[in-house]
Amino acid sequence: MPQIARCEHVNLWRGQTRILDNINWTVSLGQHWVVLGPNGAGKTSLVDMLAGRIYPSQGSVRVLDETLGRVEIAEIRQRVGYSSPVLSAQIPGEERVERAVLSAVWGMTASWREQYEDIDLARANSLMEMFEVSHLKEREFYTLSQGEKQRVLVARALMIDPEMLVLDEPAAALDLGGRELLLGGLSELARDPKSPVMVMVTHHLEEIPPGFTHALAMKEGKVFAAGPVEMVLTSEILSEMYGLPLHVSHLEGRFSARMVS
Ligand SMILES: Nc1ncnc2c1ncn2[C@@H]1O[C@H](COP(=O)(O)OP(=O)(O)OP(=O)(O)O)[C@@H](O)[C@H]1O
Repeated sequence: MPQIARCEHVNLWRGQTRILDNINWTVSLGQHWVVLGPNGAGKTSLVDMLAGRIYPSQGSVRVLDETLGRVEIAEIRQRVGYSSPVLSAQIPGEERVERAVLSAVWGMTASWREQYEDIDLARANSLMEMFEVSHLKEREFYTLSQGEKQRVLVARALMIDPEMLVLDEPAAALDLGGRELLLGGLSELARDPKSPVMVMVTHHLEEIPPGFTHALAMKEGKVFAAGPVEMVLTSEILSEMYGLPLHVSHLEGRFSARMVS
């Protein structure tokens, strides 16, 4: 299976603190990964590397046959769709939703008199439809609810027709309806063999879209477990990782977890 991303002996230091500790991880074509683990485990730092946002301090990160540090970062960013809370904050509040989606074509968070082709407009519209935000396209971004913003950001991340899609906590702070709408769109993508490989950070098993194939569990900057979802998202592994007696259920493609006494 062709490799889409590969981390080898990756360490990340910030000052005296080791944030990522000897990470080895391979993402292959046809896989969709969920990344989970306790707060501060290093999930965002790791996926930010895949999206070409930060570099490792040591080790090698290969993304789409390029090695971080040996390629123009813009080249990676043109091929990897990315959505995160940080990116959400960078979209100017007064930007209209349709323009916010379109601006990804130019690798910018704000539009500036740039022209778009009909093909870009058509793609933006079909993605907004897929994530059920078409009716909001004339609205200013700041007027959207959190759930609407998250769905716009995922549509935006897909605008560049990426080869890999990196989503950092796309379902955070969503209500039940917003979460289910988002998961519906992501699950549709996961089932489509033409879709990009997806890597999604989440805290909640309930937020894993059906169709995600693999899980990376992280703790204290290290890989705690990695592999097919049904091998990693088990009561035993998650109880050990979180230090709590957890019971994990898997029903009709959806996972959930609860504490048992
Ligand atoms: N620039 C930085 N300087 C110092 N420490 C940092 C920096 N960036 C991240 N950290 C620390 O690195 C650790 C990992 O952060 P990261 O955001 O990658 O974790 P996470 O698993 O995504 O956490 P969360 O689940 O809380 O979002 C945290 O302890 C964080 O405080």
